[in-house]
Amino acid sequence: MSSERVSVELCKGINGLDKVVLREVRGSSAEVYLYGGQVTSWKNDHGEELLFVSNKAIFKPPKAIRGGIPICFPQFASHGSLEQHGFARNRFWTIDNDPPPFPTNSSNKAFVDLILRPSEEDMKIWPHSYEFRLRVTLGSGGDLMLTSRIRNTNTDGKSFSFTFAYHTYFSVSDISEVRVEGLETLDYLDNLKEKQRFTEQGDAITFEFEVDKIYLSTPTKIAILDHEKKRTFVLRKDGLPDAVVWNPWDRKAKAMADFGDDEYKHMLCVEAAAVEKPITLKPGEEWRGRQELSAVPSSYCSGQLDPQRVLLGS
Ligand SMILES: O=P(O)(O)OC[C@H]1O[C@H](O)[C@H](O)[C@@H](O)[C@@H]1O
Repeated sequence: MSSERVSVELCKGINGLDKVVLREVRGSSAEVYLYGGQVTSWKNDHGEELLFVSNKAIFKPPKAIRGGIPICFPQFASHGSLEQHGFARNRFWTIDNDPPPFPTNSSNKAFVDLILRPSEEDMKIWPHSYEFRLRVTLGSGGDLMLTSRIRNTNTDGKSFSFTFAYHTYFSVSDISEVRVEGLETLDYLDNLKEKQRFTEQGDAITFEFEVDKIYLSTPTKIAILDHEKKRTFVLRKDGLPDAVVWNPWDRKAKAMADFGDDEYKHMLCVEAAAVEKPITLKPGEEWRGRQELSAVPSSYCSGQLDPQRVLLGS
């Protein structure tokens, strides 16, 4: 699993939990816990952490790890009868040493393949047989790619439906200095207003209070601009039409046992998701959902170089 250019190492993380460390030759890295199949760290080639993980995160089942990139499956949030965000985020995944071939070329990249299959206990709460394969890849420029392949392996002829999200917690310098581009003028469901549907007005999205919105039919590219850090995260996605934006702000932060009171200032969740229209798979069918993250200097895509935006004074 390793070459002279990149490395992939299985080792022990917090509380002795297994984790896989991916390292790219220029120095960027990522960590994936088998618990939850969860990315908990993504560092650039200067060693700077790009994802947020709470100082109070509990690395212990059955609680999901607060931060990184939890996988919400087979249910996003409370959109169904299962526990919040489904169960994939608090199950132990295993390393898949012999995954079916991928169309994308991962040679010279650090990657790991994980797999989740239902246990007998899981079948009692969600009576479906499936194979969930997750590939986490660190690209040569330090980009982080997650590809999920979910296959219906039911032998009783039954289809199943699910909702899904890559619940990414981005690390930001100061939430009041952050804006999100790519979601303007879109429709969204507001989780803070009984999931009612509204249309986003105006320019890029900024943050002054609690936000919990599911943007619908979003573009494949979303940018998160951190002015203070002069850093822009670019999120590219495929197979995931929706995008959830969440910041708990002060009141909800205080109510969460595994989240510091002031930590809401330093994180923002932007989540590539399929929520409004659940994915349905017949036996033998497979779904793919992909998310690619990169972190670039802000001037690169902040919009400042876009003459239209300069004219509008934004
Ligand atoms: O506390 P958790 O179960 O991890 O959920 C954290 C958050 O996840 C999503 O972003 C939802 O839209 C929020 O409503 C929820 O509060």
